[in-house]
Amino acid sequence: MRETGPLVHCLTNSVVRQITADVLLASGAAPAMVDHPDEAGDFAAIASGVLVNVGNPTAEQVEGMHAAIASAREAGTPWVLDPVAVGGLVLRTRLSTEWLESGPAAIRANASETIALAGTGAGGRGVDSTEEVAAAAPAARDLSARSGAVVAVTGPRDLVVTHHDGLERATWVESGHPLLQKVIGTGCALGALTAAYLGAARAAGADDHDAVVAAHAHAGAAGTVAGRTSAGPGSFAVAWLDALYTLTPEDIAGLVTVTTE
Ligand SMILES: Nc1ncnc2c1ncn2[C@@H]1O[C@H](COP(=O)(O)OP(=O)(O)OP(=O)(O)O)[C@@H](O)[C@H]1O
Ligand SMILES: Cc1ncsc1CCO
Ligand SMILES: [Mg+2]
Repeated sequence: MRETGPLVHCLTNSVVRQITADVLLASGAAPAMVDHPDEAGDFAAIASGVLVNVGNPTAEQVEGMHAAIASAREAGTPWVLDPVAVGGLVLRTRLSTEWLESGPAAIRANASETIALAGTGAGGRGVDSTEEVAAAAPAARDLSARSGAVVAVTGPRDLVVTHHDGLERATWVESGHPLLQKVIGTGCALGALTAAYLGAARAAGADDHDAVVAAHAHAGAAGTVAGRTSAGPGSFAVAWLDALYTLTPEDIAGLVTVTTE
């Protein structure tokens, strides 16, 4: 990923743009936020990966999302859906459900969002999950089968599921720190990092499922390291960025427990 330096087009919510751009830069990718409907299609066509995060959509941004998705699809560019707070809110639930038909390469969500997007639950509490990751495994399988995407469910342990076209893989990624939930946008930034890893993996002929696992391992390992030195959410956020920047692939492998089912 660092060798490729993928250009990541982010259409994301107003709360997390800064941390998302910082996480991409620290990890070796190049961020660009391009929301305008007259620009988003053109930019998605030249990006290595695209993130569509519905966390706080404006009417204009939604038009940009439609343009970016259509263009990414046409160019064969991997795009990632982050269905923030889907379930409780009608517009984003309808959009995210429709976009399952538009070939997302990955869906990254917490457990409540995953269950709600699959249509088997009501969603979490605002942007936070109220469900266990393991409880979202059937929903993740169903979403992968319906959309063709790799589905990643985050929480204390992350679950990455591919279940389509004769492929069946479920990978657990264990790492991180509870303070990741006390800094806003760690999950949203991970969605962008997932798009970065997918772009790099496609360029190298590597597998999408492995790319999604790698993104979650990188973010989680950096969380583990940051948790050792920080006094609270503020210093944790800074230490997380530093660790995203400094950890080597070997460091990451040593900090994360990956198990397959
Ligand atoms: N208790 C925990 N222990 C370790 N890591 C955790 C814990 N909870 C979440 N994480 C990690 O935090 C990151 C964000 O996951 P989370 O499920 O909180 O996303 P999210 O709810 O979409 O976040 P946000 O919407 O605030 O961006 C992931 O890397 C996940 O593995
Ligand atoms: C707090 C918040 N509100 C809308 S999006 C967002 C960022 C976390 O998903
Ligand atoms: Mg989220």
